[in-house]
Amino acid sequence: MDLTSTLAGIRPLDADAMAAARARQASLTKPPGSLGELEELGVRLAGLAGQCPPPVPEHPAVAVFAGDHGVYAQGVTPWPQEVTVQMVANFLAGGAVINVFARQTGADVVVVDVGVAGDLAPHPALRPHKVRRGTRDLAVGAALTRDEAVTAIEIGIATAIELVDAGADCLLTGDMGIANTTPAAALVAAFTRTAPAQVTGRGTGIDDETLARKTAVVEAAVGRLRPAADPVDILAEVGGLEHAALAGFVLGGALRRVPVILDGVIAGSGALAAAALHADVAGVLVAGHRSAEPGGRVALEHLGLSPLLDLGLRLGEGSGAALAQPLVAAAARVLRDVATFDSAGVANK
Ligand SMILES: O=C(O)c1ccc[n+]([C@@H]2O[C@H](COP(=O)([O-])O)[C@@H](O)[C@H]2O)c1
Ligand SMILES: Cc1cc2nc[nH]c2cc1C
Repeated sequence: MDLTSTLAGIRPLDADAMAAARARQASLTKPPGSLGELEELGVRLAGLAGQCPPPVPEHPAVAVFAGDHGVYAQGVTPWPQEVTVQMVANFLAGGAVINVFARQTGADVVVVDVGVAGDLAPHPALRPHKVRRGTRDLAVGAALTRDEAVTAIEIGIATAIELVDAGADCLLTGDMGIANTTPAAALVAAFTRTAPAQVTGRGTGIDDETLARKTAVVEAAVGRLRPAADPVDILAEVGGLEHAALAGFVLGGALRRVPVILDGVIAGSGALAAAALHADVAGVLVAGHRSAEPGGRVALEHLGLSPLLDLGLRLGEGSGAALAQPLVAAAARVLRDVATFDSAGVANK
């Protein structure tokens, strides 16, 4: 499905189903509001599904979008670039943190190569969709052409649709890409109009000198953006292939009306692009956790999302989304399974 038709097909949350869910929350055997944010999450799940109670998501799927970055040349990360391709092999072999967390929650894991510099052998869980071998260096010019950015967005849309059509009822964002917290910071700065120094963080772990260099790179990149730049221009100029694909993945989830659980700052930056492309996207989003990366927090605030977990995670891969997924299922399960005051014979106040 192309980007234009996808945007044309996205609808707002169903207000009637949400009203029914709010009324049902009030009838369940618990003091009103006692399940905190899980209550409004359940209401949103009802709005998304267009029915109350909403279906309980039981078949989560994680898509790990992987890519490399020309800005690696600026010395913005301490890790060798080959770690991207090596970690993708680790995901496919089932040995990474995301595989362990996904097994715990019963989620499938697919890896989408949207721009890894190195070569990958075919594997049933690998979607080979290299747009190019890494982006151009965003410190000196546009990371991507507009066409490349749209191609990556459409890969993300197609991935979401493929997973949902194969039975997934909840989509989890994952990412892998050495240096990808630099474009993530630039995207967050651009979409939220926040100073780069406030959204640029230490990524996988950098010293003060490297952080200063990384911040200067983000400032230079964002400083090039024209006031008239649209969300695709912004993704192309200062973003990355996995960021653009994640934006598309969110749009595909919104089109298919399944919850999309965001992981950290890379997912947050892609979700900002998706929300800038379509106003009804925010309803589909669930913030799995608050990343330790400052841009992650700023992205969630801009999207009006409060994170389910706040564990100081800064791994990526989809790890925080996988940990949060059982909470999303619990929010739906409450609306389906908890007894009402009437049915249980409990006195209401
Ligand atoms: O998800 C996050 O918020 C997050 C925060 C810090 C680092 N990461 C991961 O670390 C890698 C990028 O870090 P860096 O320092 O190389 O830019 C990339 O593979 C991300 O998945 C992810
Ligand atoms: C080892 C390693 C694993 C990762 N997973 C996501 N980003 C990562 C970055 C590194 C360096």
